[in-house]
Amino acid sequence: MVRAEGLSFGYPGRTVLRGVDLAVRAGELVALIGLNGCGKSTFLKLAAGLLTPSAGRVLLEGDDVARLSRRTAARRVALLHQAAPPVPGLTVRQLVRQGRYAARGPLGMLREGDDEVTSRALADVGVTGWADRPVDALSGGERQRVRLAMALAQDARLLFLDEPTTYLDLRHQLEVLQTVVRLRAERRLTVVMVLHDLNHAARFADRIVALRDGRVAADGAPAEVVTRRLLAEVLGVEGRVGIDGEGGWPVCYPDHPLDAFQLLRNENHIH
Ligand SMILES: Nc1ncnc2c1ncn2[C@@H]1O[C@H](COP(=O)(O)OP(=O)(O)OP(=O)(O)O)[C@@H](O)[C@H]1O
Repeated sequence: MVRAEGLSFGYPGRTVLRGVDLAVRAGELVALIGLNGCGKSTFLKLAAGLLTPSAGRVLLEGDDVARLSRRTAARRVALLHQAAPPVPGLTVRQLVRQGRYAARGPLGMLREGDDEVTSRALADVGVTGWADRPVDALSGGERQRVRLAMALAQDARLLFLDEPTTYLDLRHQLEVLQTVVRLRAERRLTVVMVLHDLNHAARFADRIVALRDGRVAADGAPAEVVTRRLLAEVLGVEGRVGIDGEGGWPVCYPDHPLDAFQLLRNENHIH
């Protein structure tokens, strides 16, 4: 469904990704983890065709995303990314309806069914009651859920979610993650999401991919990947890992951040 081959990218003066190879199968739910600034958002933007790689490529359903028109790419993949501030006065329904861009004709006219898909996306995230409220009058967490509805309104088979639980209280974090899991099953979506909470990644994802120093440092099922070593070498944290008694997934108990000397020692273990 998504295949990154030798994907490299840098901003001026800063290399971010160094030859990332990653294949995501149809229907998978993959969590992308790693330290701040390690390139997770950049990876999603490259995979959605919003940035152009300096080397390598990303195939979406077999086609190089860089060669797809903006509209074709948007029909295949919806990306919820770190948002710009909302346009003043824009209502929730108007914003979510913008997710229908991909389905519109060349003149940008709304098509039959757009209202229905928009209403369904609002309902999926449980924000129907806010449809007529201005987005700039919502709290950070409320906006985050509206932005998820906007991504869902795009009705793409591939969903890239960049920190979908940011700003959300614990209850709504769980609600959003469970919604993603449910929609993945109901609509046969393929999902790649950046998460900072390793326990959420371990519980909700089929697979965890960890980035470090512009490369894939770990890739596998949560039970294989979530180890003390991952905590130390990828996330720079000393901690313990147990198993959830009921669910059977790994659970991390972070103790403290590693100091610079310990991190340096770990670097020698990384290949
Ligand atoms: N537009 C930009 N111009 C220059 N450098 C950038 C730009 N966007 C990101 N970077 C840099 O590229 C690196 C990777 O950024 P990216 O946003 O992909 O990281 P991330 O892993 O998603 O981080 P976070 O967990 O903090 O969201 C960072 O060092 C960042 O400062």
